[in-house]
Amino acid sequence: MTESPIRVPLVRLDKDMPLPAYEKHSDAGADLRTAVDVRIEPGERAVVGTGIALALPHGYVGLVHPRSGLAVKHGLSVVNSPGTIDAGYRGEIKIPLINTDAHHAIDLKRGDRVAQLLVQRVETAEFDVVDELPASERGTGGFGSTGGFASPADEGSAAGAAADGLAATTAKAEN
Ligand SMILES: O=c1ccn([C@H]2C[C@H](O)[C@@H](COP(=O)(O)OP(=O)(O)OP(=O)(O)O)O2)c(=O)[nH]1
Ligand SMILES: [Mg+2]
Repeated sequence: MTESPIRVPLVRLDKDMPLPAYEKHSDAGADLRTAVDVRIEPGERAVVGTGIALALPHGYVGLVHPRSGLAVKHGLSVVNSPGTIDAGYRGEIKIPLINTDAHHAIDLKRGDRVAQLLVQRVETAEFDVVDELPASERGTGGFGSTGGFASPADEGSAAGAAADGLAATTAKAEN
């Protein structure tokens, strides 16, 4: 990395837990560890503590992403991926995990690296109410409007009907 890292105050709520760390010099994410042993049954969720609290600088956000290896090998993911750690949050960082595997439980041990934290600059917006939005190439098209996705197994599904309805949405104020 060319820029020097930002300094982020960190409190060890659980003194024996290793600190979040970047495994390789230019990794985007610092791995987060579960502070507890937990078994997550197929399709079930578990919120695990990390034993750390941060004070991210104003203008930054922490994003809790899954780790791809655990996702591919075991189906472990983050329910709210990516989790949002607000700059003003001073509580313990917790990770809502989910076992997406249909058949096998996942056993996690205290100290296992279960997710990763990305620290990024973030903009905030002021929302200006207008009657009509400026025209754009995309317009109101979304949710597959450009094609390129597989047909639903069941063409008459509720999801398919909902997607069809999206084409009718408009960006004009109604009054
Ligand atoms: O994966 C996560 C997501 C959130 N948080 C903490 C930090 C974050 O700043 C706070 C609130 O998160 P979020 O805004 O996503 O949740 P909410 O449901 O909107 O709660 P709130 O009403 O407190 O904002 O919870 C975590 O520890 N881990
Ligand atoms: Mg919130």
